[in-house]
Amino acid sequence: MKLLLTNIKELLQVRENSPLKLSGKEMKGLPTLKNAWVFLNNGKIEDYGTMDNLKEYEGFKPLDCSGKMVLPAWCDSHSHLVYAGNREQEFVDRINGLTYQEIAEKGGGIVNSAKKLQETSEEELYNQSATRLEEIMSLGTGALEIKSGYGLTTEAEMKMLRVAKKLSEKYPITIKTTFLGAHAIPTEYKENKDGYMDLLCNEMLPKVAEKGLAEYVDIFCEEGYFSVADMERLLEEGKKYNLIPKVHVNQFNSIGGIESAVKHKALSVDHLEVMTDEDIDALKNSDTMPVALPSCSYFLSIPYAPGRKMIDAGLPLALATDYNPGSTPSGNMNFVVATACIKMRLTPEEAINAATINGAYAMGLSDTHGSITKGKAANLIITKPIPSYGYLPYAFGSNMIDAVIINGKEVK
Ligand SMILES: N=CN[C@@H](CCC(=O)O)C(=O)O
Ligand SMILES: [Zn+2]
Repeated sequence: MKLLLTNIKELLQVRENSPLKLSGKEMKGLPTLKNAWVFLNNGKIEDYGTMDNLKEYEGFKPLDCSGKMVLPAWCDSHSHLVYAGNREQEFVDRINGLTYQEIAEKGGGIVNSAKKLQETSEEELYNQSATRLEEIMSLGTGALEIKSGYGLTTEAEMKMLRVAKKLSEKYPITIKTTFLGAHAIPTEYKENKDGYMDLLCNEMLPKVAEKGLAEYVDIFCEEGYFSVADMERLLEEGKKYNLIPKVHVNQFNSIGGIESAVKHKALSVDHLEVMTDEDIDALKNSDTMPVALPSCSYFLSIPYAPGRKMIDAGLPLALATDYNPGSTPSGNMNFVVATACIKMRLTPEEAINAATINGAYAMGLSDTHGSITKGKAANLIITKPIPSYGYLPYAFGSNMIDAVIINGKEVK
């Protein structure tokens, strides 16, 4: 399939030689071409330029983009999109005064979702997840990470990962999978966390790895969940199976998880709502991408990751949704980008960089995704006619997306 997009008002994130990630001041730059065209062939970006240098092609479908912006599809590097049912009762409980932690202590939260998921057939889980995936693709997401972590038994964790794999086979979107068996301590192990750690290390990890169901390993390193020592044990064990760490840290407390994750060469550290100066220092000069999840802060009314401070300290930053039934029942990257500008004081350029090339880095995809670069995946968002790209986060409640192309296929 060949597509030729012409008369593009502004083509965003154009990088002849794409960097793997952008840090600090680099994030302020968003290279663009005005009055541009892009030619897509066989699922890839073949070429692009300005209209005064339009090349001659044959056998393509033309798409006139007059007045419209074109940018790389969003790269959402942190999601829990495969889950069963919802948790709207806990949403109401929080409105009535309970905290997220109090709900978890009463048997709600992650273990509540795990119970639902264990009782749901693989087919039904696939159908529910596919509906969510179709929605987020139409909202411009072209690459996605999906975690397990609502199974909490070997079989249910593997069921989640099989569903994620099947989604990646059935849909054009690129999906990366992460094993998050260490998401919460299951009720039957409440008094025996070490027993659950043994199960994770001795049974779950080897089976997930044997079936090739995950590339990354994650753990919720937080008071009341898993300690830094637990994390170190799991990551060491994961290393034996070439599982790369991407971890949940510093959501409610700073307990040393970042420093340890960096030592273990984590690809990303995610959440970061509570950051000390030492945490920021630990990330400097590392290859670990800090990932902020502003929709989670919005939904739980907790602090936002100090994105402004991190970028000003010279760090890179990625933005992701955290799409899940408990803390973020939304997979809308447009809202994430807008909220990062509004609440974290990122400029539109920084937010777009964080949600494209840096998001791609946080799932090991920045050589193929996240920028308009020859040879990269033909993953594009075509906006409605808008005055400037800053209008995207400015018009935060409106859907400004006209069309979405993923791996060369028009999905909206
Ligand atoms: N914080 C840990 N895990 C998820 C939420 C899980 C849930 O509440 O179901 C998150 O990233 O926000
Ligand atoms: Zn998460």
